Amino acid sequence: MTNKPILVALDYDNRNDALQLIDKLDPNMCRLKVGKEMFTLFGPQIVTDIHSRGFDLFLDLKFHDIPNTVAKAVSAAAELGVWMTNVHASGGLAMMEAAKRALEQYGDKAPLLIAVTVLTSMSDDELQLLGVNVPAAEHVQRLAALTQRAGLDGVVCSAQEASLLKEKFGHEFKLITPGIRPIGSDKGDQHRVMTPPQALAAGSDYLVIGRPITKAFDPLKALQEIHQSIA
Ligand SMILES: O=C(O)c1cc(=O)[nH]c(=O)n1[C@@H]1O[C@H](COP(=O)(O)O)[C@@H](O)[C@H]1O
Repeated sequence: MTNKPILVALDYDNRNDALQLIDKLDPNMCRLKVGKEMFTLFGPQIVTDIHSRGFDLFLDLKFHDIPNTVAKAVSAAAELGVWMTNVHASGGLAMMEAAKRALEQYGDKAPLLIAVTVLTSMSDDELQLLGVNVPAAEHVQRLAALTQRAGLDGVVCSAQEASLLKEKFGHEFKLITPGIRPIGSDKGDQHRVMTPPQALAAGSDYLVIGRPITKAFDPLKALQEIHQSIA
């Protein structure tokens, strides 16, 4: 199993609330994920705040633009010293290759670079509206193949797709899966969920878990329980 597979998704609009939660968590048991909302509100300082508390950070900004712009954005993320960052695979092969090339100068200090395939919020019907006339699972495979061809480290996908993708793309190609719910926790707006042990057994390398930890009465206890369930 991957070392420290739990990525706690921080979705906060208040910096103090976010830092209070972070201070309750243990960097030996998890890594943290910051996305567009927090990065837009609090800027690179939040990255420094998190690093100074000893956590690895997944900077989840899902870049999607022309190759030159994305390459520069990914370099800027590397300059911040983040552990992982990402782009949208739908940005295309040239964009992903440019992003990968931009990280070469950082050697073994480069963040892991992954691509989002099809968001877990997208249905087959919504994909059709975009002109994608194949089921989401098929489109995910197509985008994952493109991601691997561009030399990226892996993809964000639904845990439901993990076993198929692992089989097709091999052990080294990392699968990062949101939509994870421990038994008994509220699904919220996630539809197709899996428990942490199920997701790992299906081939997930990293589990993105937000509200089951951040909204728990005792976040550290929630984290410890998940940690124990997959030990
Ligand atoms: O890229 C993501 O992290 C992501 C992709 C996706 O397809 N679905 C998805 O839910 N996410 C993120 O995963 C996290 C899930 O949080 P919870 O539903 O609270 O566990 C949120 O930060 C979402 O933005």
